[in-house]
Amino acid sequence: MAPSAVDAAPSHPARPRILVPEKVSPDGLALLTPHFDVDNTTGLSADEIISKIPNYHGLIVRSETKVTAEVLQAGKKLKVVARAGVGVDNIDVPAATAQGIIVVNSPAGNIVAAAEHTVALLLATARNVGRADGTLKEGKWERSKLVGIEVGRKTLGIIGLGKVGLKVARMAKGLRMKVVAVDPYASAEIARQEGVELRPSLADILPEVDFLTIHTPLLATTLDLIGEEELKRMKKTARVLNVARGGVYNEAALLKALDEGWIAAAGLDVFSSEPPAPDSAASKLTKHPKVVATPHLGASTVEAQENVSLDVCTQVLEILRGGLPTSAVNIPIILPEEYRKLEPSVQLVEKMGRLYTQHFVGGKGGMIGGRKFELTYHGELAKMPNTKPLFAALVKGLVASISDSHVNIVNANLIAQQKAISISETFQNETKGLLYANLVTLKAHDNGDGGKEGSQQIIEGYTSDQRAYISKLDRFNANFPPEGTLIILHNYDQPGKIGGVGTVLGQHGINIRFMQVGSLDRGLAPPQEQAGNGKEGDNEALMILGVDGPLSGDVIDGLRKSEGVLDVSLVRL
Ligand SMILES: NC(=O)c1ccc[n+]([C@@H]2O[C@H](COP(=O)([O-])OP(=O)(O)OC[C@H]3O[C@@H](n4cnc5c(N)ncnc54)[C@H](O)[C@@H]3O)[C@@H](O)[C@H]2O)c1
Ligand SMILES: O=C(O)[C@H](O)COP(=O)(O)O
Repeated sequence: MAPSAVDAAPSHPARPRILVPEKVSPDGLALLTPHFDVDNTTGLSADEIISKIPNYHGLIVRSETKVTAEVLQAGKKLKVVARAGVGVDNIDVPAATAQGIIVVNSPAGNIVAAAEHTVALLLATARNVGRADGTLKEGKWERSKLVGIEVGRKTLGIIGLGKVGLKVARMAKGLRMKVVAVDPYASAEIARQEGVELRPSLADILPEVDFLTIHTPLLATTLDLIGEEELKRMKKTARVLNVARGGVYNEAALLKALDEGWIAAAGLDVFSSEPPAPDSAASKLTKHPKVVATPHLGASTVEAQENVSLDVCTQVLEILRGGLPTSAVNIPIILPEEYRKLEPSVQLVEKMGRLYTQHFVGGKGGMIGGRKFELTYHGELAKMPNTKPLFAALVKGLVASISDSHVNIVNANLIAQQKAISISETFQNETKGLLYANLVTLKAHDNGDGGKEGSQQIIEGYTSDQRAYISKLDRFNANFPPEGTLIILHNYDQPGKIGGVGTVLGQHGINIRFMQVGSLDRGLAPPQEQAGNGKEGDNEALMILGVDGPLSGDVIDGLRKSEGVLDVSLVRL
């Protein structure tokens, strides 16, 4: 147990206490020491943290301390857990929420550091810096074995054009690289401004790139994003980089690709377990001659550590004085006093956002960034004095399946701006002729190119008896609860379709909870003006299936191949 630079001020019984069991920059801690007893003791074991924590009101950590449910339960006085960085994978956030403990982080304090570290690995893999240094230290002078390549005029592929990805793109342009990117949710306009070619899919860029770097969060959809199949499609001279999270490249596949010469080299900062378990694929990668590896140093710069420390310590100060933080991971979208009235509609709007992203965007080459969303509240809902929670719920729903941003009422606007999502709200008090008392319409459209009107999509929903329902999806009337796993099929309205779909699902052991056919809303504008996916006609229908069971890509592929099926989406709400 090593006492560190910022030792606890002399304990004062009335002063709240904060435990900092990792190395956190003193700049932020200095904001706290005038008000609280700050105990920056590093090197504590898990048991030692559990025995100490009952006396503390705040806990500040980086990625090494595991803030488990046990730690949180022992922390009877804990009000806040702060993560001096972005990822909260080491914190049991649901357990904190259940105990009313606020978890805060610093979503942007270390993005420059992470981007610069990516460029450091890019150049290190290009010029064999790690191996050259190692052999020289062994007393060898091996110039001819260590000839590198230049990066100028080479192509860098970026997967995930978010905060870090965009910074890497700018730096790579400065190195005179051509930059192509894949991010189905990024703003095409921002990419264009940065001189980045946004491509529709991974398959488009893999054979072309000389370097590949990933900057997505680790989500169910990005786990093993790059496996054997993808690595085999790359150039034998290609180099891959990971400063995001271990697991986005399948580590066993990467090891094989390097061993068998499918690609030339890798620069890795993050691993699926840290430190890598002995004999694991991650551990073999760190020792591999074609790999330059660093022990999760992406955020480890003096400047980034100052930023994240100031960021979270400001929030800890605010929370312990009874205020609201700016980057809470688990602050509710809805405050207790509004809960009863707004909660069902908040749930509805969040589900509408999730449905939008997964049905209209996921895997279809669409974009969220740059789109304009219009939320219209009808009837009773239009009379609510505060619709901020509904606005926040839409942002949360739109980004939930693509980002680990934690949206709440305080940061919703900022996150919408960062993702180039524009949302306007319209209030229609008129109740006459309204089928449902709490109806919400979500319209999404872009400006199109060349001055033409762009595409538009509609989702409409309502609440009844505290439950949410979707009443319109694109050009189709429907009435289904947005819950669980849904398969949505766009098909020709012909006899026999239902049987065909049932056969495919039956073959895969998928249980159908409910099934509904949505019919064309003939009151809407003619199909050619609705610009959905370009396949519109007036003999089409939408089939919505609520399903249970393991759903693999094969099931969706099987359905896509069924006769008369125009499109299929898998939506998890
Ligand atoms: N190594 C380090 O020390 C370090 C430091 C900072 C951040 N990080 C990590 O870097 C990653 C990126 O951070 P950020 O702040 O830029 O996040 P961000 O949320 O700003 O950006 C993530 C981007 O990934 C995109 N995306 C999501 N799913 C995708 C998919 N399937 N295909 C393509 N794009 C997809 C999103 O649309 C978004 O634009 C995170 O995993 C973060 O934890 C690591
Ligand atoms: O999530 C993060 O902020 C980065 O991965 C950095 O983690 P660290 O604070 O442990 O360096």
